Amino acid sequence: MKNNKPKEKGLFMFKLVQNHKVLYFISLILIVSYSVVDLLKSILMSYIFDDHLLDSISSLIVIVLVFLGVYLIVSTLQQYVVEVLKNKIRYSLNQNLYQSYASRNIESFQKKDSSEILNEFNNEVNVVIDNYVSSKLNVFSLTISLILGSLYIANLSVEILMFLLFCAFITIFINSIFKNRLKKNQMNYLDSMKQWLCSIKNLCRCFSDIKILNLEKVFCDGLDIENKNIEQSTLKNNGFIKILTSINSFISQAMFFLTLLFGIVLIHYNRLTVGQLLGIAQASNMVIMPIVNYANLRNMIQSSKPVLQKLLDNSICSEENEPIIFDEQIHDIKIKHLCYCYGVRQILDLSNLVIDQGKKYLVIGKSGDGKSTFLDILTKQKKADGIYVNDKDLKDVQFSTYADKFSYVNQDNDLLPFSFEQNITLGRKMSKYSLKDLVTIFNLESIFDKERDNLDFEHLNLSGGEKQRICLARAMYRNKKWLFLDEAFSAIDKTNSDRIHQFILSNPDLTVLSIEHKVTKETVSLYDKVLLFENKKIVSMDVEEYLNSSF
Ligand SMILES: Nc1ncnc2c1ncn2[C@@H]1O[C@H](COP(=O)(O)OP(=O)(O)OP(=O)(O)O)[C@@H](O)[C@H]1O
Repeated sequence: MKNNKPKEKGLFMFKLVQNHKVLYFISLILIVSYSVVDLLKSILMSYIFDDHLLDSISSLIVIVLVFLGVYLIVSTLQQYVVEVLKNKIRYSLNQNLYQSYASRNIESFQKKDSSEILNEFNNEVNVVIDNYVSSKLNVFSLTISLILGSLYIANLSVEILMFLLFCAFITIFINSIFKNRLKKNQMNYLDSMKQWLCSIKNLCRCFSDIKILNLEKVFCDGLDIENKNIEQSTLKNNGFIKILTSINSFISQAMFFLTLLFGIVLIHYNRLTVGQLLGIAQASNMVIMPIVNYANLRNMIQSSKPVLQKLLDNSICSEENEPIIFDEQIHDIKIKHLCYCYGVRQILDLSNLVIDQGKKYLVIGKSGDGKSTFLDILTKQKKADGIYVNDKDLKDVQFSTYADKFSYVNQDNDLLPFSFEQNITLGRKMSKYSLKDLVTIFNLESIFDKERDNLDFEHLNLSGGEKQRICLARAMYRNKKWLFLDEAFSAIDKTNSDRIHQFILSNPDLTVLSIEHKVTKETVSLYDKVLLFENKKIVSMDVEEYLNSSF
């Protein structure tokens, strides 16, 4: 069953701070306090001039010093707490993202391009913090300033307040015209960044082929085009925001001077005192700045919303509904009817095949016949209908508990970013096999002696065969009853391969399904059954039958 949860929209800020409610609340209180202190400055100004405090310099100095002290404390606290909040949100966003990725099934994860994931962690989270969270908090702070400033000015001169609000309306209107353009520019910028990262990833992945095939210029030309796209889209995005910002700040300057002129006219008609005009001029910043900045901040918020929506969508766990916890050993796997397609191309069309516990199956067939796909389906890395494990529909079986009952090794298994020892034991102390024995059987002594405690083990240039032997040793150390091998011997020399085959296949409790291409008569004879892939079907035969017909 697909998780058809509808996309949640809106209330983004609430979702972002839901794990940090207390800190968010404290930040809001400090923001309000800061605005109150700012308003005190206007009141102080008008008080100083109208109540002739200028005559008493000592009280003036005391009042100003007290004010500055309070201002310093509140403003520092506010800045610091808001910064802490932003960092907590960044941490939670990253945490939600990687936890949601880790909970995905293998198939859905593989569909995602790694550069897209890197881009999410690197650029998109920053866009959300810098453009969305900061702007939202600023909007709140400016709203409080606007309310307090407006109340103060309304108390002294309703006309000036009306004038300021009228200018505000015009500014917001001008900015809202460009709303969609801003969203589009932001998405274009992120797209071009994603493509560039993707090309750099390809450059790293194919570097030796690029050098050998003399393709450096082709790749650099491609990167140049993408680099140019980034340059242009960044300029379009940031440049456009900067132009709007500067128009808005021009409007704010004009409003300040118009307010002063308006106030002087009112003084002329005895409707205002000088002190009150100074108070209004000071407080007008509390009205003008929010209005102008509100337009700028709204631009930033609008432009970052699509990114935030995408990040939140990706943070929603997309795990399938798998109700059956699989806490028993695998007795058998029945393929009742398996029909598997990639797009419109059918790869497998099998029926009535049973894989029994304890038997050893050699899986062979022409390249591209679907053997790996078959193993991926049995190990639930790919989803398909018609497979039953202990008569339970494999589709409904929980992946993690099922995966705990088998080991799987493929030819491309890379080493984990752990030390040599941990790569085999995965930190488990107990196993049927001792680490020392496995090191001997899998001929890993030279690596073991040299690199036992090296935590940068993954960076060693081990050969393909050495890596495969370590992965096979890990599979045996895990001591599971079922072992799925997908060309797990492909890079191992004959002597090592024969010895390891002998060791694995002589274990009577172990069920083995092993895909192999180059296999000798001696090795084949260690198996019980051969599963031969032909024309989307599997022919199952006894090993003697296969040996008689093929060797
Ligand atoms: N994710 C995919 N999307 C589309 N086609 C795929 C995908 N994975 C594999 N195929 C195709 O399905 C076919 C079967 O692939 P599969 O890897 O299962 O074959 P195989 O028998 O294991 O081959 P080989 O012996 O060469 O490893 C191949 O033609 C392959 O190109």
